Amino acid sequence: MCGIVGHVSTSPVNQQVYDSLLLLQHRGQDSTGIATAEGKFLHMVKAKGQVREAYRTRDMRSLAGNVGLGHVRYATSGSAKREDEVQPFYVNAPYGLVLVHNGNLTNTRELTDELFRIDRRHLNSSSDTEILLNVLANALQDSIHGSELTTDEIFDAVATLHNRVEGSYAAITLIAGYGLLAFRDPYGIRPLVLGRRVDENGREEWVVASESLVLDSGGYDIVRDVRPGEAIFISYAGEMSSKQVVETKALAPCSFEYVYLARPDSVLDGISVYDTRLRMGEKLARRVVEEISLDEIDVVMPIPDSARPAAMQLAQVLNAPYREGFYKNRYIGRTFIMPGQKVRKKSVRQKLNALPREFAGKNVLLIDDSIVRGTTSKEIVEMARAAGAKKVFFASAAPPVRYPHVYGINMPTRGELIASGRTIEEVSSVIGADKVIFSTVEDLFESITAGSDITQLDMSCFTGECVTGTVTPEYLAWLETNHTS
Ligand SMILES: O=P(O)(O)OC[C@H]1O[C@H](OP(=O)(O)OP(=O)(O)O)[C@H](O)[C@@H]1O
Ligand SMILES: NC(=O)CC[C@H](N)C(=O)O
Ligand SMILES: [Mg+2]
Repeated sequence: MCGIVGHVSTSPVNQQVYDSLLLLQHRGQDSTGIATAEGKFLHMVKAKGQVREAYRTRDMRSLAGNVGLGHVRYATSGSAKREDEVQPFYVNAPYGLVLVHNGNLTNTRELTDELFRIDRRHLNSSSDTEILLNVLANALQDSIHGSELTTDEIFDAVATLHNRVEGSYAAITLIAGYGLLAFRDPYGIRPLVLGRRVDENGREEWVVASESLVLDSGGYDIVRDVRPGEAIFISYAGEMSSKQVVETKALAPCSFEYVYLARPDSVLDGISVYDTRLRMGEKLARRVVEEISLDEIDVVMPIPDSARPAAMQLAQVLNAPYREGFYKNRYIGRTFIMPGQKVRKKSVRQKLNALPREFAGKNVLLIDDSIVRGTTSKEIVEMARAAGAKKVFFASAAPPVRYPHVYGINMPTRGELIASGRTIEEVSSVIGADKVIFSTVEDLFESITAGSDITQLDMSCFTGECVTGTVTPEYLAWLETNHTS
């Protein structure tokens, strides 16, 4: 996952994009970039690191114009370290295009070959986003017939792109001199929501963003989630048009957004992330009572931050005391999306510290939203014991992550997943807990979809079944040996 946002405003947009990116920081910490359009000119600033450190006053001044987009990156293709893979990507023809992308393409090898051999396009990085932009540029070039670009031609180009590209992509593009284009893959795997507000003169302003909290904060009304296979074009003048450019194959949003990636105050595809996490806690409570006698649990504790809603609800259902035994250093980011295992491991210790008063002589039930590589849980169990805990039980509100995720979460190798090839008892012994309890795939599915029309989710990292149906064992094997980030 990455965070993407696009604004079409009636006033300079630079600060608005910056503010939106700050709100999306939890989706990517590797690098960030902003591009704006001013007439026929595009301005762009990109930097490694987080939003607050990345932009100087002179950068912000250079980002002139009322239309703009931005990105925070969590690398899934190529490498988090490489400067030339920082988004947005730019191509100068047709017209001048910049693009930001959240997701991960799964046919990059074929597209790289075709783009070079057939379309004669040069790719200068290992980023799948550069591929996506070149496929779009090529399609747009082919769809233009007259001297002025029309909305139909733009929509035709997106349809061509959908037919060529496989994997997950929510994307936003600036077309110099024309406007802002947004589209979502035909399975709707990664989120994208459209918002609208009116300025003091009654003129419309638009935003498209990965998460609805951006709309809340900017005072926009939610128009709707961009539909799978739909394209939306907003002109510089603020005229919005949309078209279902290819058939929706399914609406199968990524379940991991609800488990961990998205902020709890966001609503994705009509489903509240916070409510989902409460339901996950409620269902996990039922699993816990099947495994542990309630007399054995002195206290329930969340692993900050993402586990808090689930842990609160679980404690309430069990009628057990809820305490915060780990103090969090607010200046350390999210550890799971940091690049490299060494940094992740060190950061867990820097981020969380145990308060001995809450642990001494107690049997503690620790709750996390998920156990993926086991980096957090292993350190945390050790810290709880060092702080004097008698027994340490560990429950995960998500089922075991046993399979790679190819749609925008950087866990492509099975070997790094603690639950892959291990029984629950083995996981428990690796992380050093007295008992580990996992939620189930059914519980997670019901927690997310309760009360919604959604009937399908991408749950590939829990089940091994990829919704697009194009992910082959050969591709997964290639990914295992070739991923670098
Ligand atoms: O098993 P692991 O590989 O350690 O991954 C899972 C952990 O990583 C995430 O926390 P993170 O610190 O990234 O963010 P948070 O503060 O939002 O919980 C997640 O909430 C789990 O705690
Ligand atoms: N997490 C994402 O959405 C990543 C986008 C893109 N694949 C990149 O690596 O930059
Ligand atoms: Mg966490």
